[in-house]
Amino acid sequence: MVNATLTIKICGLSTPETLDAALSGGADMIGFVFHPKSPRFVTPERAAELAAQARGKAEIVALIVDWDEKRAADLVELLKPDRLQLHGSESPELAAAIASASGRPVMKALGVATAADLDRVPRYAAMVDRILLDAKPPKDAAFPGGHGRAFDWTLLTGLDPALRFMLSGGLDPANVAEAIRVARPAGVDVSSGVERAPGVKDPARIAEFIASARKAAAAMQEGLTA
Ligand SMILES: O=C(O)c1ccccc1N[C@@H]1O[C@H](COP(=O)(O)O)[C@@H](O)[C@H]1O
Repeated sequence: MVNATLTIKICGLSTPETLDAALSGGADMIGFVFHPKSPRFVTPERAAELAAQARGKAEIVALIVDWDEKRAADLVELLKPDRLQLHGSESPELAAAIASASGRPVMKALGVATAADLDRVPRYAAMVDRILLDAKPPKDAAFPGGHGRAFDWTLLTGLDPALRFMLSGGLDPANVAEAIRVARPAGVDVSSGVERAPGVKDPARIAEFIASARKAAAAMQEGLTA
């Protein structure tokens, strides 16, 4: 399910129509948000209904914020996601404990604003399956991601190529190609950039985002092999 060249995740889906747009566009991962303050929040029961549409076609990712192992394991029992995305201030040890208790690989999101924010990447990378590098939320934000803010992608150019990180934060159909060219991520993740209003996904923008990202990844691949 996960593309060898570039993994594309569409996050914050909450309707069958927009989930279908992500799946038919060829998304590798689809995300459900379980943070109640987010405009993309879905209940575990609603997510389980939607997940039936995606199972076997794309990885199902459950996005949680500062949950403990027990709560994460309970969600996994109900939803049976393929992966958990931890988007709070979970320590490397808690992230590893959640992976172990839930039996699911963990993608840990880390906020980036300056080069110093990358110092903690190796500690997390040693404990989880994937790292997601995202913009930091605004200071007074009610929820810690999904604000459509980008950060300086050139900060990532010195990262170990073996890290195979995912990139998010303010990506959209118009800038994703440039983000891929500059940061060379193994995957991209988008929420606000494929919406017409907070929490309202736009099927056409989802299709456009996936097509732009695939085209940019193919061009990069061609450049590497030419
Ligand atoms: O999307 C949300 O509402 C959300 C809520 C709480 C934590 C993370 C959230 N989304 C994640 O944030 C990044 C960036 O999103 P955007 O494209 O800038 O809107 C992405 O990884 C989402 O999965």
